[in-house]
Amino acid sequence: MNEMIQIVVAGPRGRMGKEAVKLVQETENFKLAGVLDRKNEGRLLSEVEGFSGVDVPVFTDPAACFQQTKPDVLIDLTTPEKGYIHTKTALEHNVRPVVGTTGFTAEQLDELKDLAEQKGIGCIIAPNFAVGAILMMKFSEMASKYFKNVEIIELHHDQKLDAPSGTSIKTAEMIARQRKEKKQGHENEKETIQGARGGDFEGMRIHSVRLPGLIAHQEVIFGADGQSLTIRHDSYNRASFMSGVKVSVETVMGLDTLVYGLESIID
Ligand SMILES: NC(=O)C1=CN([C@@H]2O[C@H](COP(=O)(O)OP(=O)(O)OC[C@H]3O[C@@H](n4cnc5c(N)ncnc54)[C@H](O)[C@@H]3O)[C@@H](O)[C@H]2O)C=CC1
Ligand SMILES: O=C(O)C1=N[C@H](C(=O)O)C[C@H](O)C1
Repeated sequence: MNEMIQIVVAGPRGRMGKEAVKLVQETENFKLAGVLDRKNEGRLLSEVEGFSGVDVPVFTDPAACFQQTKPDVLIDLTTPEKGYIHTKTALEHNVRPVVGTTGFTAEQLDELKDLAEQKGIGCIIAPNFAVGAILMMKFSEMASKYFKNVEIIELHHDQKLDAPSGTSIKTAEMIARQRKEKKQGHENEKETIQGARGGDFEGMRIHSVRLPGLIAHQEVIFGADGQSLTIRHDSYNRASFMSGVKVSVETVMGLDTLVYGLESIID
């Protein structure tokens, strides 16, 4: 029989956190040890609306949570600011983080990578857990060997805190592995409205759309003389991310370093 993996979910009342609690509850060898919430300290999650029967303690302080519940894995689905603190505190307590939270800076990612290495424990930070989105990034990296002009349009619901999305940054980073820095558009182009050409990543432009009704969508548009290639992925619900969360929890148990992005894991 497989060993039980004890898990803490941070952000259980959020759009993604709710799905993660459900995933843990429904997976045979996963066990919910506790949750990290912004409020409800000292209560049981079952006392919170929408979680009847989920009798695990709620904590607001990550150190206290990890000391008392001694989990194997933290799943973090919170905010850029808190997610970073939770991840760092988890590593300090030898808890393996699986982080979906986006919006960390490059410096924070480097610091967490160093800490994971120093502690010799696994950590997965995945800007996108949906298998289709990972394929979109991989296909984009492949296409960029042949197409050097590319613009990324990411579209999300209007409650999203970070822009551009973690997925679009990761996509641009993967494309940049195959493409020398190149300023796109006319050399004399001028924005008459600031931001019209989007964010600049090594000359690639990233455009962020925020609208109610959307969930998570991205188009990577490559252009060349007389042709274009569009690679698009759509998540229509948050359940689309959960198979990636499950694989990440299982995989992180066998890692001794930080992995950023699931592209190497799904190989
Ligand atoms: N990697 C992936 O595949 C995906 C990542 N995300 C990312 O996951 C994060 C959460 O997204 P959503 O669920 O849509 O946001 P949300 O706003 O619905 O949920 C965030 C939750 O974090 C909680 N929170 C805030 N401060 C906290 C604290 N100090 N301790 C514990 N919980 C705290 C809030 O109460 C809220 O319930 C975002 O960074 C988003 O970009 C979202 C979808 C997919
Ligand atoms: O906030 C979201 O919703 C999402 N965030 C992630 C990102 O920033 O890329 C992943 C997915 O796009 C949904």
